[in-house]
Amino acid sequence: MTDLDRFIAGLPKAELHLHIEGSLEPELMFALAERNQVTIPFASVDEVRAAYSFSRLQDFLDIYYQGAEVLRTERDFHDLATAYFDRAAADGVVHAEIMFDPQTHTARGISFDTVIAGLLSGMAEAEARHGLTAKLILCFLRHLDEEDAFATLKAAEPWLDRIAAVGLDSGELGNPPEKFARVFAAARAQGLRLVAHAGEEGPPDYVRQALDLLGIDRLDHGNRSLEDPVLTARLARMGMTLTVCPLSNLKLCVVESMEAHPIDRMLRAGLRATVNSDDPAYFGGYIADNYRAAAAGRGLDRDDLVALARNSFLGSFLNDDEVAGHLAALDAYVEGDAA
Ligand SMILES: Nc1ncnc2[nH]cnc12
Ligand SMILES: [Zn+2]
Repeated sequence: MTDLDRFIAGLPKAELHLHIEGSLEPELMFALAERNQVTIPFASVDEVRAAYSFSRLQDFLDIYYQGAEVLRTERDFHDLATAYFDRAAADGVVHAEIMFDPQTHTARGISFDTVIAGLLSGMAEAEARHGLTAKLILCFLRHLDEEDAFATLKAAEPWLDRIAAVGLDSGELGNPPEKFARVFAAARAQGLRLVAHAGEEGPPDYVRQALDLLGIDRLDHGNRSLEDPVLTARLARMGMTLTVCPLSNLKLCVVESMEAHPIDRMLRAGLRATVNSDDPAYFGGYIADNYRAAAAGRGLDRDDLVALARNSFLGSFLNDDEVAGHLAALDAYVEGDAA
């Protein structure tokens, strides 16, 4: 392990873009398939990993929704969550805002309550075990219609005090943010914060729609915003947080190589960029791997890495006192490391 690797692993950070279903490692997939007597179309863990080769977002989504079929019981969601939190804590994550896709499960007859109860008990265990705090982001699947999203928001009603935000994920092209303007307004009226995937594969106009028609508080990915200098300047001016996912971008061919990743261009443009893992079981790395890959590919220095970690707290949905506490701990870590 190099000095920089060690520095990255110990750097206190928040993870703001993580799909819990995307943290399902092949080993756990097999264990849950066996526990629940579900057949999966793979003979071995190696065969599963070999199938993880994607040339665009939809290739990944097809296999990701298939993988989620092994998740059946509250205990499954609990085990999925604790496996992620254990791994994240080892990477210096002290706070995580995790997304879940209820429609992937309710469409298979698994109740919303089963899913969220398992995730919440996993979150409680992570806090007890690691002191790692977490919040939940309920994502609507954008390939489905707005009516289905409204039904999901309705199912969430008894749990609204345990949900920080709603988000928008799944296939972006052909499913613009405008399709979900009313359900986002309803979520806002119920006191939820708003995030959306935009500008991952979709054009800058989808990012503009996410700002103007959804009123998002945070932008997931946002890479293609850089194609539009006026939009880039607007995002910088408004202090919008971008939850960028370097290894995801590489695996889904959003960038040609890590050497071509725009993470440093984002920072230089004044954007509040953060680094996250998206779907770590599918994209070959957890959050520290993403920091390391971005640092190696783009020659990021310690100041850049600290800026990214700082942005992760500033862009979180923690309150001001909590953010200040995390920033003080981050400063202490950097000073201690320099000493
Ligand atoms: N990177 C991604 N983009 C859109 N939807 C997703 N669901 C899980 N990961 C996703
Ligand atoms: Zn994502």
